Amino acid sequence: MGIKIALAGNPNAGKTTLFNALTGSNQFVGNWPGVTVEKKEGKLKGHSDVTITDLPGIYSLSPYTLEEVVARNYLIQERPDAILNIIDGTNLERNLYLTTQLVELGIPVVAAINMMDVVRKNGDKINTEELAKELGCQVVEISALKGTGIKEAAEAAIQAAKQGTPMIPQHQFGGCVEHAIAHIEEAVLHNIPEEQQRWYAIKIFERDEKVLEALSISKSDIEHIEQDIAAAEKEMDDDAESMITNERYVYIANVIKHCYKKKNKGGMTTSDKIDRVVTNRWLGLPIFAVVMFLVYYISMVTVGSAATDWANDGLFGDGWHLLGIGSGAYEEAAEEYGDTNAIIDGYVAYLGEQGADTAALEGYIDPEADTFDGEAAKHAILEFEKQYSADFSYDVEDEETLEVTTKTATMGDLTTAADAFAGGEPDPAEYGVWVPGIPVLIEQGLDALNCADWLKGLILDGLVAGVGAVLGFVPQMLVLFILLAILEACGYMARIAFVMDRIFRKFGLSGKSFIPILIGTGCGIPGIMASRTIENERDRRMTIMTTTFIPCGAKQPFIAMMAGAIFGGSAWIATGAYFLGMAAIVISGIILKKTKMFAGDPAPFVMELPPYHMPTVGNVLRSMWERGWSFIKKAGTIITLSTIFVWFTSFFGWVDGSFGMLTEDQMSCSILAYIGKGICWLFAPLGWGNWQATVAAVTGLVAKENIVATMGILYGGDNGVYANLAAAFTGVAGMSFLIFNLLCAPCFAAMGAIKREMNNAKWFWFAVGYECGFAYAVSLVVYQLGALFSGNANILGTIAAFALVAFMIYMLVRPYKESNTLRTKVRV
Ligand SMILES: Nc1nc2c(ncn2[C@@H]2O[C@H](COP(=O)(O)OP(=O)(O)OP(=O)(O)O)[C@@H](O)[C@H]2O)c(=O)[nH]1
Ligand SMILES: [Mg+2]
Repeated sequence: MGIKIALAGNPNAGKTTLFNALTGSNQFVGNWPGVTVEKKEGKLKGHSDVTITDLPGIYSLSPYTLEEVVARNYLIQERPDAILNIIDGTNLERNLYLTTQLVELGIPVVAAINMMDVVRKNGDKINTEELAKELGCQVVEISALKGTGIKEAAEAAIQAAKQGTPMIPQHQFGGCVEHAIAHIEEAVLHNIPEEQQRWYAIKIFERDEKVLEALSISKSDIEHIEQDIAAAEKEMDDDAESMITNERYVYIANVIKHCYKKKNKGGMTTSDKIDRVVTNRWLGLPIFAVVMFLVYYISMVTVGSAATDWANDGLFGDGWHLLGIGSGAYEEAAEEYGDTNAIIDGYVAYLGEQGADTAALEGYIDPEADTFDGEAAKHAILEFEKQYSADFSYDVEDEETLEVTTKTATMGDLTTAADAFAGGEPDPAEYGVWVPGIPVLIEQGLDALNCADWLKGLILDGLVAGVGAVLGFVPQMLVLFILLAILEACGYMARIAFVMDRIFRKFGLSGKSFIPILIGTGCGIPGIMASRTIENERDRRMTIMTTTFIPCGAKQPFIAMMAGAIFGGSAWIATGAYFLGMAAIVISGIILKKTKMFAGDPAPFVMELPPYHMPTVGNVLRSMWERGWSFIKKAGTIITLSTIFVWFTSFFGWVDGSFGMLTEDQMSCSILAYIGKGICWLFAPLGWGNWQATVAAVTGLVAKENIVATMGILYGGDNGVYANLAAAFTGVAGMSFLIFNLLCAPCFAAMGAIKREMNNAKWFWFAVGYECGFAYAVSLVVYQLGALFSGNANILGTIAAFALVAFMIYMLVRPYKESNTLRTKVRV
């Protein structure tokens, strides 16, 4: 039998930091209370028989929120062999409140005073020997962050577990309380082990419903006990629960007086000073807006997008110059050569109009043809020039926007072009060290192996195109994750929740709903899980339902793609997506709060603001890596499978009654097309009732990154994805498609998280239905009204759009009666 040690303590005391240090795990650490919401197990390094469990932070053993229930249930039901109680040394008084309860559980406890580095820096003194005597358990000093004393703490816990002698609580309550507790033990607890009796008795005294339920005490016994409790209450003129709480605090105050010396009493700390500005009533929000703008500007527009361009065009494109050396010169040359081609093409077209026979020349200039020959082309052009010499027009396509502009060329231009063409296409390898892109390498490899066409198609058009499109966004994501991790680690995130609380409260939401939303910008799943810190069950459900409206990391690639293909790469699209997500959350909040299901005032905001501190490189990198890795892992598993599926179903189908592999222009006969055509009518009112878009949206339910991967396959082809997309979507239809995919139900994994957190099938379906319905309604309104203004109105659609707008306005402004009549349970 191995030894089980639980890490218990207040939120933000450093349990997970210690857990990571002791077990070598990579659990998420952040500077705000309530980071860990689920228990995590790991083996102590060097001791394969010792299991350490990291628990969510708790303030007491009377749970109010879900993550507190997780912690308490673990302690009282699984009964670890020892508890390592992590105490934040800068906040002794509040932390010891939990300690007084832990020592009553009848499990050996070792108290580890954490954050000793800060305590020492502040010049405060803790007398651990005296503290150990007062508490009746061993006390050690540690710094989980710096790694000092942690081995000793773990050893002490192992020793305590091996000896197995339960604690003898040093603290005694007042006479009448002890009297009642003794009675309770005798009356109903004699058949549970002796060392556990005291804790249960105190809980019964406090009338803890869950404990009473768990012990299934008979009615007559409860009545009997109730007499004792009532007598004590009468004597002290207070209710039982408050009596226990008060006595604990009186006791702790006494302990602190003996064991703790603070250097600076009162006075403002640096954190307080920063907070006066950052959480200021007027400045708080603008500062937040600027910070978030910077985060997205750096990750999406500058650093991140440069890296993503490299990944998309270089690593997963044709190739790249090592260290970027030679890139500029090569690009200039390549562009010139591109113009050369355009001019020659234009001339050939002109010759055709003039009735000249250009067959031979076309053979010389077609790079695919065997007759391709730059010199011969030049000669032919010079020959033609003698006969056909007039200015002619030619088309150039912008590489980024694919916009086509028509220009005019003179004979001089043509001669220069012919010369350049004879010189041949610039070779990137001549300008620097050229590293070919992955698809190029793979293609070469497959050609060398004489690979079958279908397999080559699967690998290049399916796997590499799909997965590469997603992986290309990894650099951008990593930059975003680093910046978010820094904000989390330094403590600013906790302030944002505080600032947002003032605003959210006006709409009937709690600022605590904002933390899940913030986390949701990385990934919806931890966002949904973070809702566990919300006490009020209705607010919690509402937060779960609306958190995924905010664009998560996986939606970024698709947003970037639509912005690039249809909206000229405007940075407003990505920023707008966040505003839209926030607006959807606030509007849903107002609407839902007015229904019976969600009515009630939001719980008061009780999150404490932890002191700021410098983020450590390790923590920031760990958090970036954790999130980035899950992005990459998804690309490696579920997205690979989906792209294989999409590739197969889109490149195979029935042409003229026989089943087989299709060419690119036969894709509308594919299996996927049949499926898409079956359901695409559903989306016709939203402006994109074609099978390709429908299929992309559906594969987005598997993983949002799939939208890009699927579009990459379905809209691939001659002109490139962006041009094909631009041709397939009008501006409003593109907008409507974007909005629908932003707001509709999240990916399967996140839906799974919703299901787990709702813990109820009815609520799960309600959440998914609401999200999809809301997305459908907003997209419909946007598309139909857009069509109306651009003069393509559809009568039925317009009526439906106006009806929906009217309904939403009604839901937003209708009076809010229930708030005074329904009570909610709040933590005091
Ligand atoms: N200065 C200092 N900071 C620490 C120490 N230990 C942890 N921290 C910081 O305290 C913050 C909270 O750490 P976590 O390990 O997430 O705390 P937790 O107890 O797991 O918190 P919950 O999961 O919310 O209950 C992080 O920002 C840590 O970097 C320490 O010994 N010294
Ligand atoms: Mg934690």
